[in-house]
Amino acid sequence: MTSLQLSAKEEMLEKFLDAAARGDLSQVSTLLSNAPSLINQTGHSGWTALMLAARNGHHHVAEKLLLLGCDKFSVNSSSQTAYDIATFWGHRHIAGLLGRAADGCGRILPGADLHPHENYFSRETLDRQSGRRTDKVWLEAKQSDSETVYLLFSNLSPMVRTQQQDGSEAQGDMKLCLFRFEEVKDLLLKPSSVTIFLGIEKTKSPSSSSSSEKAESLSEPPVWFAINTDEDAAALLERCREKNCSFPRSPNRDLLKLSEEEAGVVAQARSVLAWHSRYSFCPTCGGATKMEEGGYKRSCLNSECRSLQGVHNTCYPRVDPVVIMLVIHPDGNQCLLGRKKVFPVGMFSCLAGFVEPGETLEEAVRRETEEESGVTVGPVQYVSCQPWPMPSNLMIGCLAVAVSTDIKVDEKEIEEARWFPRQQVIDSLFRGDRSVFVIPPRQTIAHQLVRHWICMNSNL
Ligand SMILES: NC(=O)C1=CN([C@@H]2O[C@H](COP(=O)(O)OP(=O)(O)OC[C@H]3O[C@@H](n4cnc5c(N)ncnc54)[C@H](O)[C@@H]3O)[C@@H](O)[C@H]2O)C=CC1
Ligand SMILES: [Mg+2]
Ligand SMILES: [Mg+2]
Ligand SMILES: [Mg+2]
Ligand SMILES: [Zn+2]
Repeated sequence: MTSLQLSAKEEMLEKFLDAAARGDLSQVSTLLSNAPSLINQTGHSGWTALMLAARNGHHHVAEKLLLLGCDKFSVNSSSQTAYDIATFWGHRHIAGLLGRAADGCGRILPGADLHPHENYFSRETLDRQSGRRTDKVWLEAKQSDSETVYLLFSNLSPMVRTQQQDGSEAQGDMKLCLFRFEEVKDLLLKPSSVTIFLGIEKTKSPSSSSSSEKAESLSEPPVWFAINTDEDAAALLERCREKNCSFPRSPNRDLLKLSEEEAGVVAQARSVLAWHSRYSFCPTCGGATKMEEGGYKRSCLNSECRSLQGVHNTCYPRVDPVVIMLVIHPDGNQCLLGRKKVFPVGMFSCLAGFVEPGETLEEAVRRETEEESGVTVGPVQYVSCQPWPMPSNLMIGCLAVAVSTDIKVDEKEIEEARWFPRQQVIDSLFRGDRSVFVIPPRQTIAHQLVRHWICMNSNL
């Protein structure tokens, strides 16, 4: 492609985005009929036409873009969807349009917020195909298929390559190293390796399908597996043809640099691999176990073991539910955030805690808030959840309303907890002001809960 062609394309994109921002429906429609691929493209700001229409309150443009199948879930560099933007700027009619489920679910679940909140670690790019896990013949054939994709984990860290050499922390700076069967087949045979089936790549919805595309879609998309091995890490890195590869040492920080798609795959793979590394022996009798069902089951080898009678939850990968809550002051204008000693300087986050056996989510929110801050909580509302693969938590995000306001922290866990006025939260969240406090990164559900609260009531 010549630079002239490139600049003509760029010019058309600028025109298209500008038309969406101005609400010029006829120009948006004309440009799209000439170049349908413009629909999901972003300009220098990382904003799509839908985001610009949402920002400026152009309902008719947003409606047209949705009708033509644009992706309403894409996010800008601040992780905002068009829905977030419409909500933040107070364009409720557009937020309503974007939040509406296409199949009329709104009638069946009136009052429910049907806009799916997407958190980091939660994008599903693979179809897990759980039915295939018991098909040993299919799994074995797929393991040696030349199209199959392998992720390589050492000590539960995936091999990644870093794009930037300046130690940048930005999301997308890290990419997973992908391997083929030929490059890892020796590892598959090692008794100490654990190989799990992750799923099949999801096919993109066939909007414009030419006959060649149709033929292509008939063959099955690539299957993904993940291997955890205790082979020497330096030797493993030599297998990769890419430069700047490593196994990140600090998952809590480093795994936040992946793209949304790759983070979703890592959340699944790391949690299951961590379960295998922690549950090598049968929790019921202490006997040896064997892996089954593509890595989604471990069965006891002791034929007398009680875990073989009926269904035992010890045989399946575990998930630990954690409630995480943004507690709102009874005046509606302050929220409760706390800090642990281990947090980076100045950082305050939502309170959180493991759900205990025999406890509802609402009770866990009330108990953990009261234990950690001394504040009593009344109503609790679920917002969204986030898999947190360190090693296998499910963070259940809630808003809660306080009915008492005096703070008395549990010093064993929390160093300090405070009520933060809405304006201070806005300054930290949107203006990057670190003078009062630092909010956790946007990949955390804590950040998203705070953002949700601010956007919920804003009419700026
Ligand atoms: N994604 C996010 O935005 C955030 C994630 N988190 C995660 O939530 C998790 C729980 O939060 P905490 O305040 O630490 O919980 P917490 O307030 O319940 O206290 C943790 C203590 O609970 C006990 N405990 C009970 N059940 C446990 C289990 N299944 N696994 C481990 N320890 C258990 C342990 O003694 C542990 O030290 C942490 O692992 C943290 O990584 C916490 C805050 C923000
Ligand atoms: Mg806690
Ligand atoms: Mg607890
Ligand atoms: Mg606690
Ligand atoms: Zn057993």
